[in-house]
Amino acid sequence: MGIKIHPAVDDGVKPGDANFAGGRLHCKCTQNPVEVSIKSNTAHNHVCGCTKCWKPAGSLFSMVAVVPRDKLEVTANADKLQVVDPSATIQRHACRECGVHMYGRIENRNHPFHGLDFVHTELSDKSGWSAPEFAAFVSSIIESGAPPENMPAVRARLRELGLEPYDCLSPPLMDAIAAHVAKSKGAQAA
Ligand SMILES: N[C@@H](CCC(=O)N[C@@H](CSCO)C(=O)NCC(=O)O)C(=O)O
Ligand SMILES: [Zn+2]
Ligand SMILES: [Zn+2]
Repeated sequence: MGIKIHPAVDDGVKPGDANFAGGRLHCKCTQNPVEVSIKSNTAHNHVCGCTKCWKPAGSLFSMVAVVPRDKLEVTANADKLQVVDPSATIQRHACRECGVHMYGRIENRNHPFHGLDFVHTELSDKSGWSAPEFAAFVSSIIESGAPPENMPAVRARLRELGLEPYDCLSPPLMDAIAAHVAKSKGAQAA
């Protein structure tokens, strides 16, 4: 059997819709699901191999994107949400019954990505959300138990899907983070 990356990409990456304007996400509870409403499309969608992002059962990677935090609202059953790890940079608000992460928020105002919330658009029954563009934190799947000797095959499959593998974020996002750090230190570009 081939390598399963994530159910949303295993049959090929589907293009997003440039005119898509948002939708609702639901957790997996059959009764009283948590609902998050988003009034924009997502950006920087990617598959992520880190141990912290929520992955569907049996999936090697999560799929995660960002939206402006002022475009996201919890519209049902907010009382079921709890922060998974209050010490993490990204405060992931998860349903305490089914465990699904509904959104991740950065409260540190000095963080380069402050103002953006992290979401998993597979929790929506609509199509048109932005498509994943790359694979982040690929080596981190080993921390969740993936055999190191399978990594060449995992990276080959990601490339076949058009998801260039990186062991951190993509170069443009890493550059944006570094530029933010340089600015905050008062460093000048040469
Ligand atoms: N090897 C670690 C890496 C965890 C990590 O740094 N994850 C990134 C990306 S998450 C979305 O792309 C991150 O920014 N984390 C901040 C946070 O989780 O609060 C591991 O696998 O755990
Ligand atoms: Zn739930
Ligand atoms: Zn992650």
